[in-house]
Amino acid sequence: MSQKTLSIVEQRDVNVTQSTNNGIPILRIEHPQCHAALSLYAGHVLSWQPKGHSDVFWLSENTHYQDGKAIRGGIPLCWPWFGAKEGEVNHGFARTSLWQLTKVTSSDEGVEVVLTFEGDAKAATWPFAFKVTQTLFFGEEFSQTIDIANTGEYDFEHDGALHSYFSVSQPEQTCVPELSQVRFFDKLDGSEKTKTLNDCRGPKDRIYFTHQDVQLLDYGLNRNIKLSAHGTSTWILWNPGTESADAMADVHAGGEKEFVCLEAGFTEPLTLSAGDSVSIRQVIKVSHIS
Ligand SMILES: O=P(O)(O)OC[C@H]1O[C@H](O)[C@H](O)[C@@H](O)[C@@H]1O
Repeated sequence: MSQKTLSIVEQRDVNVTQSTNNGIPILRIEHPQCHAALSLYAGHVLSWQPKGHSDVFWLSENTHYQDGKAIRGGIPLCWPWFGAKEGEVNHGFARTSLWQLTKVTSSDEGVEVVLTFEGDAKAATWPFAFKVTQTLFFGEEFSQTIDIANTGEYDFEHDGALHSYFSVSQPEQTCVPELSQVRFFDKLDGSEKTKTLNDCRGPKDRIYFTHQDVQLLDYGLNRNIKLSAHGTSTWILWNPGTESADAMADVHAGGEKEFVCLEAGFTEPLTLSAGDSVSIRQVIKVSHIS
């Protein structure tokens, strides 16, 4: 961390500061309801620890904080595409671009941060003009709203996901009951199927065709993470398992046994007409199971 720390909000019991890590601007929030951190590079939530709980998000000890590389953990925003695209980076360029800090406000309930990212022709295969506004609320609850505007003259197609990495006791001790028996696309073998979901152990890479509210129940931590999503159509459940994780330089040794990704996605390309905008949102609440 650099020695320079800029104070953004300084009130009784509330502190929001900006510092840098390897040149990357990081915002840290201390509020009676929670502690949190985010990176302006990638517009990326790194941490949210509501009062009485350990961090809800997992962040790799080996993550890069480096221009052009994605941050491993927290909530990468996959946009304007989800997954692989020929000749392009995986999961789009929003997670490898610098965002602007637009506004920080604090109340008794928590801290709201607004970030923006706009541009034109940011990728060879995606020559469009856009503005994305991300509104984050960190308190006893967490919410994330992404407003995407097509600011150009041409309609475009886009897809994406809020790729949340949840910190868990171990994937074997966690489950998402609402996804059991729901039809999914299995990215591991390219087939569609329905199965009982007993736990989240990897390798799993599934796109579930539902956007209903879900719960990530972690019996090891006695924690229930409740998620609701709006403007999305799928939940992606991902854990790489040990063999794949060992091949990922930015996952620390054994890291795959500490997280489960449950991602609010819109994984089928949608058309956004010139001049139009669309909003996607997730709300996360945590409680003890018993
Ligand atoms: O390694 P990344 O590009 O961050 O992708 C990590 C993972 O993201 C999603 O969950 C996809 O469904 C997976 O197929 C992918 O491996």
